[in-house]
Amino acid sequence: MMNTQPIGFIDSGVGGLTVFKEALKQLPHENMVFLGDQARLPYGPRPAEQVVAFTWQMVNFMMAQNIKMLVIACNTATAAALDVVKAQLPIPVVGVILPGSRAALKVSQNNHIGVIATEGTVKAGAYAKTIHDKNATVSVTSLAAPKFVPVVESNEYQSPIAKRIVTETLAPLKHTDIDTLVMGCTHYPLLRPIIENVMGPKVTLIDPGIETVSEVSTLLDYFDIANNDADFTPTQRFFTTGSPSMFDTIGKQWLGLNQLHAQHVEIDQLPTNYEAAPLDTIVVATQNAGKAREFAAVFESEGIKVKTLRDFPELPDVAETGSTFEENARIKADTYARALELPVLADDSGLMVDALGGKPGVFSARYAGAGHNDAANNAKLMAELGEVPADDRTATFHTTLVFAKPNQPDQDLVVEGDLPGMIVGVPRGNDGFGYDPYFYVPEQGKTLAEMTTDEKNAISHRGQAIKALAKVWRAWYQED
Ligand SMILES: O=P(O)(O)OP(=O)(O)OP(=O)(O)OC[C@H]1O[C@@H](n2cnc3c(O)ncnc32)[C@H](O)[C@@H]1O
Ligand SMILES: [Mg+2]
Repeated sequence: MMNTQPIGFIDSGVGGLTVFKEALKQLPHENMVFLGDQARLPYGPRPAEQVVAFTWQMVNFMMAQNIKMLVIACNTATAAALDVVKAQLPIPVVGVILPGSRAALKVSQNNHIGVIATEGTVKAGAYAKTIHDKNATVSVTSLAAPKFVPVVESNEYQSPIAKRIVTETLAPLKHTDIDTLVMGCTHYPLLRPIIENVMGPKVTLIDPGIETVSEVSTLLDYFDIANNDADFTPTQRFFTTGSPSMFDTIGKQWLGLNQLHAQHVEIDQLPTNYEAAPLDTIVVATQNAGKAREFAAVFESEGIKVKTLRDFPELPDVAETGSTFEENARIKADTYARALELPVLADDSGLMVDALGGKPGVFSARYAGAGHNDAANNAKLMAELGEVPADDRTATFHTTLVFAKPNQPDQDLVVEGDLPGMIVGVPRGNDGFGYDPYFYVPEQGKTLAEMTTDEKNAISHRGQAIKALAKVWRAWYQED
């Protein structure tokens, strides 16, 4: 069989070359393409959702190279994205975590395995889970080594600095009785001599890359897509989203090649044929727990997880400086979509009371001024309405939703919803949030705070806006 389609390797940077090197050895007749996302490295500290989005961009690039198999030569990306990528690609996809776990289980004598990896991989518990799936009695000690990737990428991996960082980082493992240590990040094998030195001869190091390539080899045979022409001289092509010169230096050194010329690619300008769609998580740009519950009730019934700004504590607050609901929702959605590089849905909403000339409007959250909260806002509302008779206390709750894609602010999707009602003088009910206890809906004979979340969502301004959104967002999400 002669199949000259290349095998694709993707990584956050040069680390994946440790897997690639093994592939050169085990698969000497295969064409291969490598892509390192050096412009956005390291992946380790990033939220998993973002790693998934970046991985999809690399996957799309690789699919455009007509690859026959994809190797996710990055542990962080494997932990975050292997399952979703596998589920949607028409070709075999191999990650590094399962092979690495298998190798460690084979080697360990005392059933105590250590794992060093990035923060993302450790946080996902990826190795511990995979190892325990195979053997629940093994104990696994995981340690994040966030400083290793930068040391490798800056080509300092043989320097005294590297020695110091490795010694310091691994100190906690020296007090354990692990007999096996998984290098759970493809960058780490470049530090192997130092790691070996620090851990001593009683600890066997596992390089998941070796086992990963064995799996690739098995799958090539299984699917009958290997290139078995022994006379064939294959080519290797290298791409980076960062600077090719740094890539070339490390690449030549590590792979032992005289010639290596990586090409630069602008990853977020590439077409996306294999989108992350169907989207399974939405980030709602809100700090408001009441809003979050209402969004969750609607989207989770469709099988879509809702995350909020509370899941991303590292993000700064944005000031709602707009003078309309739409402006404010756009500010929130666009800013966070840019920061997270994920699709983000923002809600700006408020109460407009006719007798108050439409106030508090866009100032609903901050109506009572500095240090505002629901109670203070409601007290101010009562004070402002003063003697206004019950019949004249008509009001409208309004919501504008803006859905934003990263880096495409001109494509924002905007929908709205309104709910008319009356402001009562005495609060009723304990559910909902904000002005709900004072907002009476005549048709239901209840205030919003007397309704369950489902009852409120069925009629509310936000519920209506979400219904309008539900009809159009999937199509919007899939267009480029
Ligand atoms: O900006 P985020 O973080 O989303 O949260 P927020 O509470 O500041 O939200 P807005 O800027 O949109 O302000 C909306 C305010 O209007 C009020 N509000 C909006 N929707 C409401 C609802 O369904 N029930 C009661 N009050 C509501 C409530 O006081 C909110 O704080
Ligand atoms: Mg706000």
